This record gives sequence, structure tokens and C-alpha cells, in this order.
Amino acid sequence: MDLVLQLRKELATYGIPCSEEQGNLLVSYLDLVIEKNKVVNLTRISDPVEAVTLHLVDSLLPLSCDEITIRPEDSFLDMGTGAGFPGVPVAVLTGAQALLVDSVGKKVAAVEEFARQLRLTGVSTKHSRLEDLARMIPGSQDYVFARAVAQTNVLIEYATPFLKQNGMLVVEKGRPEDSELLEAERAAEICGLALVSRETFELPRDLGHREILLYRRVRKSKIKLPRKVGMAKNSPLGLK
Ligand SMILES: C[S@@+](CC[C@H](N)C(=O)[O-])C[C@H]1O[C@@H](n2cnc3c(N)ncnc32)[C@H](O)[C@@H]1O
Repeated sequence: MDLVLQLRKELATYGIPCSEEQGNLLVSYLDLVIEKNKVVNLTRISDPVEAVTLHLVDSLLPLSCDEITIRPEDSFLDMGTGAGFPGVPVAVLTGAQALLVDSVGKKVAAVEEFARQLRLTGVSTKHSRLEDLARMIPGSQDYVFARAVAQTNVLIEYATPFLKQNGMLVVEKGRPEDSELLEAERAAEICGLALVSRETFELPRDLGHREILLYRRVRKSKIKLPRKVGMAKNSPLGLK
């Protein structure tokens, strides 16, 4: 089947609309990622049919959550974007102002090149550690996304300083352990976030189980954030 058709059909099963033009853009982006992957290590998935599901559809699942309505005037940050997932697909479907961040320079350079080639004017990139960037643009984002970056308690700590009051952290997970969720709950309490929903999804063709956790910034955090670089990972919040 044609990849654009596959993408649009799979997204439609989750109630996510995708025009033919958006589908073409996303498949062109995937082509660029797969081509670049021959010289820069960006992804282990090289089969385009699998990549449509495991990269594009997977990145876009949060758009089917009831609490998420991203408008073109909204801003979002993608923490640890790698090859641009989920940031590029979310930017294409929503038209929102996207900031894609990673600490690995060659990945950021690749994503910057993709955005230029595809003329994605709403997409900006930043080569930085999240803890450093948080000091420069505090309270600036309506949404913060993270897919496959760290344990949820660490993501909560990274994301909090970027979020506006009532802004939302969107965490994309496989099958989180109960212990991870408990630690996340304690970290959220410290950081001033509240879990607003947990939705589960099955990817097509048995390609995997996914969970989307949404946290809203509802209060001031009890500690000063960001902590020093490395603290979130080496001395995580929420452990007993
Ligand atoms: C497993 S990759 C996932 C990439 C992408 N989100 C995806 O779903 O394909 C995790 C990425 O997070 C980045 N990363 C991890 N910790 C980071 C930090 N503290 N600041 C910035 N980037 C970070 C890594 O460099 C890596 O590119």
C-alpha cells in the first residue's frame, strides 16, 4: 500500500485527521530520516512500512487524547527529540510553534536540515541539555512532549520549569511499571504537577502497546528548578 494512504488510514482509526498534503509532508520527512540514517545513527527502524507506524503514528497518538487540543498559536517543546520524534509530526499536524531539543549536536543538525528541506517554518531546533535550556526560557511552553527519553519522574522534573501555568506534559510510554508510576506521582507532587489522564493504545499489526500520560502544571513547585545538570537523572525525585 502507498505509504501516505497507510499513514492516513492508521491515523483515522484513532480519530486523528491528516490531509493528503500533511501525509505527503510526513512521508517525505520519513524518507529524509531513513536516508540520513545511513550516515548518522538516528533510528534502528529502516523499513518504511514499519516506520510509518512506529515513528509517525506512534508520535501522533497523543493528538487523540481528549485533553489535548493544540492550536497553531500554541507552543510546544520536544525534549530529547532525536531524529525529530514526536516534534516534527506533531508540528506538521497542528501547525503549532515547535522547539525541538537534544543534547547531541549531530542529531539536532540533522533535524534542522529536515525542517529546512521541508520548509517547516514553525519548527525551531536547539542543541542543549534540557537543564541548561530551562534557565533560558522558563514558563514559556503550552505543552512539553517526551518520547523514549527517561523515566517519568525525571521527565516531570525536566519539563516543569518550561511549562506555563496549566501547561501540559505529554509522556509517551510503552508499558510503564507500577513503581515508575508511583515515583512519578511523588515527583509530580514535589514539582506542582497533577496527573490528568492515562490512556492506552494498541498499535496496528500488533506493533506494540502504548500509554500516554498527561500531567498539568497546577501549582508552584516545592523546590527550585531546574536543579544542577545531571541531578534529575542521578538523584531522581520521588524515590522512597
Ligand atoms: C532514545 S532517544 C529518543 C528520541 C526521540 N524522542 C524518539 O522518540 O525517537 C533519547 C534522546 O534524548 C536525548 N536526551 C536525553 N537526555 C537529554 C537531556 N538531558 N537534554 C537533552 N537531550 C537529552 C538523547 O540525546 C537522545 O537523542
